[in-house]
Amino acid sequence: MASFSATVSQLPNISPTHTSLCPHQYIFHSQCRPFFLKRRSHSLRKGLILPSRRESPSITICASFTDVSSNVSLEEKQLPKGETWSVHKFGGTCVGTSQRIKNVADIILNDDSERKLVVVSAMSKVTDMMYDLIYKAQSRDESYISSLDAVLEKHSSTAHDILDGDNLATFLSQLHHDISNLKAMLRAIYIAGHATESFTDFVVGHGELWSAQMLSLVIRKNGTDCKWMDTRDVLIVNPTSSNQVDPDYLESERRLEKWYSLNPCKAIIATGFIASTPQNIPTTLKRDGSDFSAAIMGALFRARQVTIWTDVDGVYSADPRKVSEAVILKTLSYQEAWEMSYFGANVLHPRTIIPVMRYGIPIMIRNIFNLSALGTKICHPSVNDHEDSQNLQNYVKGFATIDNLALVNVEGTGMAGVPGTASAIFSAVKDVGANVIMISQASSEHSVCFAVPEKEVKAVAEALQSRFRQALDNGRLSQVAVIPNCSILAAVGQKMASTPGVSATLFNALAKAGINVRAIAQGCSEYNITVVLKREDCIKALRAVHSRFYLSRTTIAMGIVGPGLIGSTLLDQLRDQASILKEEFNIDLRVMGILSSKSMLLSDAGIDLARWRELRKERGEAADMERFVQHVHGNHFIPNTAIVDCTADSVIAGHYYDWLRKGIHVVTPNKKANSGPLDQYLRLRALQRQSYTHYFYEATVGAGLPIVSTLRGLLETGDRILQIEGIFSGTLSYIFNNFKDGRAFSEVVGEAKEAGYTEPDPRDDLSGTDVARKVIILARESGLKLELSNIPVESLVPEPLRVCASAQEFMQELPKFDQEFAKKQDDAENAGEVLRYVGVVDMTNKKGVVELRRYKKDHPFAQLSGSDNIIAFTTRRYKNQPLIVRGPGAGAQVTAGGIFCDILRLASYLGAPS
Ligand SMILES: NC(=O)C1=CN([C@@H]2O[C@H](COP(=O)(O)OP(=O)(O)OC[C@H]3O[C@@H](n4cnc5c(N)ncnc54)[C@H](OP(=O)(O)O)[C@@H]3O)[C@@H](O)[C@H]2O)C=CC1
Ligand SMILES: N[C@@H](CC=O)C(=O)O
Ligand code: NA
Repeated sequence: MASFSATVSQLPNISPTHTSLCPHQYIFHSQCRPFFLKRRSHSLRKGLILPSRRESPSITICASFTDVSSNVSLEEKQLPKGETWSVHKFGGTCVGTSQRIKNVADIILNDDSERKLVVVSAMSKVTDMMYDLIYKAQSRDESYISSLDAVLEKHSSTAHDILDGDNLATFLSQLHHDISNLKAMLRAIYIAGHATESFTDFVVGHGELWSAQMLSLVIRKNGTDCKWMDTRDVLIVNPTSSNQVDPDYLESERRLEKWYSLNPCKAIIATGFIASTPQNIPTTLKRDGSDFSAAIMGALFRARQVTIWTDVDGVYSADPRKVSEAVILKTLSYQEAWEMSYFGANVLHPRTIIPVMRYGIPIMIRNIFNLSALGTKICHPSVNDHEDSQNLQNYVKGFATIDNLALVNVEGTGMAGVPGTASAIFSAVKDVGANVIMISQASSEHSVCFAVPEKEVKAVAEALQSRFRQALDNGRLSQVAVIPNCSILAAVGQKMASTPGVSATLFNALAKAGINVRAIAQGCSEYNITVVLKREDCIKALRAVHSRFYLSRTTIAMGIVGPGLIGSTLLDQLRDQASILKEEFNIDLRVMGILSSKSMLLSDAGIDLARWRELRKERGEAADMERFVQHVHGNHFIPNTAIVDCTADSVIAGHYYDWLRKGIHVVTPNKKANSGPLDQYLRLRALQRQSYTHYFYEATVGAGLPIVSTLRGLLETGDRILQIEGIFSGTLSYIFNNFKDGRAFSEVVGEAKEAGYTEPDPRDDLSGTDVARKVIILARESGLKLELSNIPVESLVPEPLRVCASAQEFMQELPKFDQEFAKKQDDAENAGEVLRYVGVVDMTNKKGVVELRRYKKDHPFAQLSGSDNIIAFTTRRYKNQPLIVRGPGAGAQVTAGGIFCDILRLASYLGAPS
């Protein structure tokens, strides 16, 4: 290894007199670039190989360990470009400790590309430490000295861990040399009480210089032909007005070729973040500068690929802190990546994409802490992407949000057709230095609305009020309104372009989650659709749209009211099916609360259904309907809420209207709402029809049998119902199917109750009220406007037992009437007939009836067994032979199964795959 040094000049004595006279001049002319470069070009002319400017200018130019091979052929010295190069970039956390630097070295050594260029940041926290040195020195805070010692210690101890022998000695000598120069520079700043921008950039860039040197020494130790590069010698950038820089590719390429001719090698470890101006003044690439360095280097080398190593598995479809089901995207187009970045996704700074996009160089985002994760590839969209273009997620790649925004709405009739209005608005905004994040104007031109960061909106509003004072005073403009507390939600996807239905799906999902959209913007490129929402709705909206586009599960927050026979069977069915629903059907049903008449159990993340009974006992609290609803629905992290009413209570049914109005979906086997007062029923159905909120009640008729859905299907497809006749009561079906062979009526009723067929009070079955309710439900569904009282009902409850105080008392008294029932049964039997309790909806005569009838033993109604219901639909299409639905129409399992079906139907309406 060759090394040399040449003392050029000594650091001049710094005195307050010097600096107070002209500190700025002092810094540049006595210490910095021009002086240094002059010497360098002089040396170059003499054919000396110069070190990079890792060393402090003006003191000692000291070549480091950079090897100068005298036997390198001319061909080798020419910069090979293209596929042979792969570029890697490792951020501060990747090189944050000695072990991590070794891991980085392993990754580089395992990359079998012919040539590699590696861009490294400073060790984590070092850049902040360096800025702190400057801050302290210019604040005349002596502790900059001890802080600088800490910087020295951090690098020195890391070097001791990973280097040894000559490598360690070389690095340490360079480090101490740099530190002593920095000490002198900081002293100058301390005295001047000021640091210029370029001086600051020069100081902070040392973190990258040291990490690049250490890494290159570790790699060289493993026998790889490796050089380190101070990118300030190569990367030339022009500052722009907006605190950004534009690379000068031509000049950088020229310098790169020169650098390579002097440093031919297979692996280059380059400093990230730092560069020079065309005047050779040190500068930085600003925020996320190292990513940008890697992208520019990738472009200069026309590399095969640029890999950005970070601490996440790739680019997520949405912020995983907000959407736990967010997925890693395998690919993103360049345009999608920059749209996602703009809208706050932690992808890459948009400017990082531009250099590589020009040459179609793919960028890989990989996790250094999880090498098994394949990461995200950002590239031109491939032809293969069209293969599975059927899936919605191929149209919308991801969602991003920006919070803390305010909308400004400039409105007035005097704007339409007046050229220059928009220009005047936005020049006023520019004058206060506010950043416009999104603009929307409808073609009526009566208003322009735009989003700005909340912290800038006051100044913007004042500027507009003042700029348009006259127009506001004379009414040409009606208002400059500020809508605070807004967020932006953006859907990003290149293939949304020209694909009908994507925006419809997006807005549909938002509507279903009850989210109000305040403003919309979509450019002609169609790469993103931006909506402005209330900030408090943002996460809920993000989850709703994310799940709608199949990126994650359809999650429904559920509240179960009435954990009685049916409710508890439903909870057990949900428990048993939960994991299959999640894994196979992407549906996540979370029971957030269970409410009975006296107690309730609430959970923030979802009740563990394996233990819901114990948990109710252990953690149950006093029932409070308002708190229950607020808890289940107030969860802004779950976009959809459903309340399942498993009571038979009309008070609970009275809440449906309010729940639906709040955007809470309702599922129920409770017949009270649909068979209650007609005006309330009509009001409820009207609300449900005009909203995006669903109300499902299949289990109210025939339990799990498809009765309501069959009727709807007939009606919606244009059939006309003539008559619906059937045995609608599982209880009464069971009773009359088994009330034979001399058995007592009361005994069979007891069996029906035991089997779970009856209503909580069996008198509701025997009185015919339950059947009458079902008849009313079907009659109303078919379009008849009937009240329950319009249905003549033959009650089977013996007159004296109608006043019994409880169901229990009724059951005790019933045997007294067994004889009476036995007689009716014998009469029918003697006539070769059976007794059947039926309900009829007569559409021709617009009426309904519920009564005990006798049927011949060969009639289909006589063929039933168990709790079978049988319902015959006679319609215009099914006139000669009615459409018959038959099967068990009562019982805990089939009823809970019917409710469960409705819940899944709801999930499918909300976007789950169907
Ligand atoms: N059995 C069947 O085959 C079929 C039943 N259905 C319907 O299913 C529903 C439930 O029936 P089932 O399970 O047998 O009835 P249960 O009596 O077994 O259960 C009713 C539940 O509702 C709760 N409840 C009652 N009032 C309130 C209230 N105001 N607030 C909160 N909770 C309340 C009760 O709580 P608590 O115990 O604390 O009072 C109980 O947990 C009924 O509407 C029924 O018509 C529909 C089709 C078939
Ligand atoms: N008690 C009812 C249950 C279903 O609604 C019946 O017996 O049919
Ligand atoms: Na049903």
